[in-house]
Amino acid sequence: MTASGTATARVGAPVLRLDGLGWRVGGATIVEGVTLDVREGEFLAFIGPNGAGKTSLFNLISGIVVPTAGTLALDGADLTGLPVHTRARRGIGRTFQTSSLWPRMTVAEHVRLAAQARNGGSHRLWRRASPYTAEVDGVLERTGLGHRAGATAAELSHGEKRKLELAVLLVGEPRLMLLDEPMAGVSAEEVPALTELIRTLHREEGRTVLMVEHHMDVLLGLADRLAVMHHGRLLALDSPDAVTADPVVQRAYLGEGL
Ligand SMILES: Nc1ncnc2c1ncn2[C@@H]1O[C@H](COP(=O)(O)OP(=O)(O)OP(=O)(O)O)[C@@H](O)[C@H]1O
Repeated sequence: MTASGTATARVGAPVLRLDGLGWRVGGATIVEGVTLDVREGEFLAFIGPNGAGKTSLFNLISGIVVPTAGTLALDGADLTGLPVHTRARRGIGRTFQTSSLWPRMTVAEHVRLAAQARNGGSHRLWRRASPYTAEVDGVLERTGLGHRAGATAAELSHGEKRKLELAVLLVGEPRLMLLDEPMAGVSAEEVPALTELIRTLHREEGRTVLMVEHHMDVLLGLADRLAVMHHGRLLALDSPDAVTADPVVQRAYLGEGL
């Protein structure tokens, strides 16, 4: 058991602290006793077999579901009972396994709407000149979507859709980025560019990232630490090398391949 592991070269102040976090629903225990700290600028990846509770843990962190046990805090301030929108305002940004885009809206419009909404402005899209034009251009540049500004979401490839979801997230300048299986549905040819974008956001912009991902080859060289979930519990939390060599983790994955 290495759940108390502290290995990482990239340590800063704790941003997020989970303490005994649990979630029971309909008599079933989905998440149980998860305790961990996420450090400023850290990249923490969650792996584990299907149904291990990874998305449920993200739901608990982002506020989609309320924990039935334990607490969580962002920058030392308790978040446990706060709703999704308050957590988002405090800096918890999230993408989902399935796409959350509007098919007929353009790439630039998605980002502009996010900027308007962040500033408490109208959720109706302004067609005339917008004070957000420079910001929209900047975010699209950072995410490699500048040349697709006028394309509708329906016209994008899966990889471009994922990039747009990241662009929308970046508008809020989140303290913490929760990425739930960003490679899901993305073609093999597009995985390297998307991986590189996430790496840049982490390494060059210093963003704190939590990511659920099934593909170990994507995570190796990206994650500072791996958290292994199994039956709703944290089975191991350590450097990628230590986790992949851990016999307890290997046994949990028997038959599934790590
Ligand atoms: N609202 C709910 N009510 C009852 N059971 C739920 C609910 N949400 C999730 N579960 C169950 O909790 C377990 C964990 O699901 P979760 O989606 O968190 O796992 P996961 O590790 O993200 O899986 P995957 O890798 O397949 O996405 C599953 O058995 C799922 O069926």
